[in-house]
Amino acid sequence: MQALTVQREPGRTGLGEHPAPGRPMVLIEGLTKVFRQGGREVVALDDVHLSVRAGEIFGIIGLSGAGKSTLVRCINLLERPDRGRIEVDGLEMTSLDARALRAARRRIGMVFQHFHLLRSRSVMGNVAFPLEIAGVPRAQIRRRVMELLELVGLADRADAYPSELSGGQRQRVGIARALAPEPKVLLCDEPTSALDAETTTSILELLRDINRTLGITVLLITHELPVVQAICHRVAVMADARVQEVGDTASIITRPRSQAGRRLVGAAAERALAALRSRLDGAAPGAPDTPAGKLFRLAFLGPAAEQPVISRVVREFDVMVNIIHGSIDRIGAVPFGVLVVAMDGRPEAVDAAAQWLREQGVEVVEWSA
Ligand SMILES: Nc1ncnc2c1ncn2[C@@H]1O[C@H](COP(=O)(O)OP(=O)(O)OP(=O)(O)O)[C@@H](O)[C@H]1O
Repeated sequence: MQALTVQREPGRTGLGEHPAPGRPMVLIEGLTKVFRQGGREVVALDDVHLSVRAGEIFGIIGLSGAGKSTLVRCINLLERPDRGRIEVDGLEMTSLDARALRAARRRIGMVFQHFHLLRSRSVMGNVAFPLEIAGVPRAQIRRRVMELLELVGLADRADAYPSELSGGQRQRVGIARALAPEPKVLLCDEPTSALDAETTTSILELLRDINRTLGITVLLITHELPVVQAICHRVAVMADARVQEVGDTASIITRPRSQAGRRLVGAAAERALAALRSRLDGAAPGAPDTPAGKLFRLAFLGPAAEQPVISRVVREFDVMVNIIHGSIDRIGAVPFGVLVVAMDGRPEAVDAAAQWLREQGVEVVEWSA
């Protein structure tokens, strides 16, 4: 039996701060992209629909090959879709001529996994680069760059070169450069995948602060659930070139509806259950390591996660509760937990306990072993 692991991380965003549903900043309808390579066709995007609201941090999560990068590259037309519409801040991207497209792209900042900094330019030179291209006067560029370096905490490294910086500092330069043309939306493609855990936290905090203080919409793609959990207000799960489900982060993590969502969220719980199932299949009835009773998946969100509901069930319902797998964590400031438990006792007592748990705000789903 696996022990209950309790991880608590203070200082994350509160879900209560979710921006009010606003107009769409990025609207994607029926987006399809097929790559043709040596007579072979790869469908990277298959009729994708998505609406990212102005002012939110929106995550797209999926395993490698799901189509996430292609989707992001289609938004600023680095990749031309075969079909579909893309609107950014009310502008239909595919209808723009070359000049209008260049202007529209300035409203869309890009942050990359591997930073993509110019090695021959200093920190200041890298952040200044998009402003130079846009023909902004020199004095203005200097002022703006220093403001941005202040914002990302690198004002004292303006003259350093990328090779002299840590990964986290390089990503800060990448973020400052993306912000230089005052974009409306920041597209972040796996912005923390090349960073260690501690640096990841500080970069995510920076993105969250930028979202809050500048009101910039952030669209972030990742294959890591903790990244979504740390800062995203809403999330889309992608698999097999399609959006499988969209919802706020808390609902996706506690009640994933799609198979891909369940795979991503419940990987650990699923593994524990699979091991349990095979043990049950192979075990003789009543074998010593076979948990007796009915199996349930319990999802707690909010106050229920912090109350000792399991011990109350044991005390008040004359049932045994065996925790097979579980964790309690946080989404923003809100605690949540997912447990797989076996409840043993008289059938009426087990049913009553399950019902009582539901009344406490716990989502209770019966699992068949
Ligand atoms: N330029 C290309 N030519 C051919 N196939 C491509 C090209 N770009 C992407 N693909 C294919 O399209 C599919 C989706 O790729 P994409 O990079 O968008 O997925 P992803 O979810 O971002 O995965 P990863 O995190 O590994 O980049 C994959 O099967 C990939 O091999």
